[in-house]
Amino acid sequence: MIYINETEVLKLLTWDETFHAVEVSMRRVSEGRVDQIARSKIKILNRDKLLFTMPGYLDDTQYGAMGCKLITVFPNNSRLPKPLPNLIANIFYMDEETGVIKAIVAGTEITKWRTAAASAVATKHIYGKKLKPGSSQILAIFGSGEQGRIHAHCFKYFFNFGEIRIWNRTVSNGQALARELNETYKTDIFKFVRDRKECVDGADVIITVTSSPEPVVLADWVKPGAHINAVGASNTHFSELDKKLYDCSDVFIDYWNGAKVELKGLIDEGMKFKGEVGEVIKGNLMTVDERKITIFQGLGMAVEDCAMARMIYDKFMNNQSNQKSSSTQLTKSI
Ligand SMILES: NC(=O)C1=CN([C@@H]2O[C@H](COP(=O)(O)OP(=O)(O)OC[C@H]3O[C@@H](n4cnc5c(N)ncnc54)[C@H](OP(=O)(O)O)[C@@H]3O)[C@@H](O)[C@H]2O)C=CC1
Ligand SMILES: O=C(O)C1=NCCCC1
Repeated sequence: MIYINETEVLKLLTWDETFHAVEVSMRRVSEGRVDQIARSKIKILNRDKLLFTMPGYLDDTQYGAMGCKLITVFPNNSRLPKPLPNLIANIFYMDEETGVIKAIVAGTEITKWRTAAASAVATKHIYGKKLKPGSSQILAIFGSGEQGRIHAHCFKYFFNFGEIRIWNRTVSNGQALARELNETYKTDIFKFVRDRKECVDGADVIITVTSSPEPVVLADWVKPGAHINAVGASNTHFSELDKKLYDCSDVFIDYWNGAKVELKGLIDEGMKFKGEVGEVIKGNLMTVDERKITIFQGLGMAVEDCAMARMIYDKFMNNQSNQKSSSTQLTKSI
């Protein structure tokens, strides 16, 4: 059994491969080639510290894997004298024949990357036809934490927005992220917007990645035909958007098993989901009305983590064996 740490994982992550692994996972879900249940959650000391488990199995030649991700969310970690990520994850990657653990793959970066990639996959497949050439369109990101930052990088990589607005509850954090991104990309397209309505006004694509238990985006502010990736999870996975917004939109999910549990509140209120993103990828589902707002309610799936763990493991082992064979050749030539 090997441990692949965060530093090694980061060296091996690329946006194109992450996008592909997530896209394949979503498709396999809707082809019935996965087994996964809604994540389990326990509260530590009955407070806001959480431990989640996410077991899954994905049947696929390239990304097929059996695994289980363990995640802790400790909201105070970033404020410790020696700060730690609030969300820490590790993925147990197992042999399909024997159940033996082949590797534990550090999963904090993977969780960030695959979550942002899931939003990008959903945007491409649900909103792709409305993406315009050139850079006239506007992206609005709500939340400037880890997910806010990684979504900004991911959407800068895959799309061509002319303006990327950032709103955040703590103004200084939002301003700092906009500044950091402008410096990284030597641009001025990242703009911190203090007012939520102003941030949404005219935005073509919206991403919500906060832990807010109250809606941060309201239906009346959103332009017809816009696409929203709702990713943040406070106590529920649907608290960032107001009820009216759900009611007037086509809502897509990543997997029914998760939605039945984590979106139960919406289901109990009579909410009907359009279907899984995997069905859209397969070409079986689409939004017909151009002016309808679309929402991807991204819960995050164990099989995405399985696919990512398999990909990182394969790349890691491949690098190791290349290094070994080049050092053997060196020894022989000496
Ligand atoms: N769907 C999925 O697959 C995944 C979802 N998530 C969820 O995404 C969310 C963001 O995660 P991450 O970026 O890692 O977390 P961070 O702790 O890094 O950031 C949290 C963000 O939420 C904001 N926030 C917290 N409380 C509130 C509030 N009451 N009102 C408004 N904003 C608030 C913070 O703003 P401030 O700077 O003001 O504190 C900050 O922008 C979390 O809810 C997490 O559970 C995470 C991973 C995967
Ligand atoms: O999919 C994940 O991973 C997570 N989703 C919600 C919050 C914790 C991690």
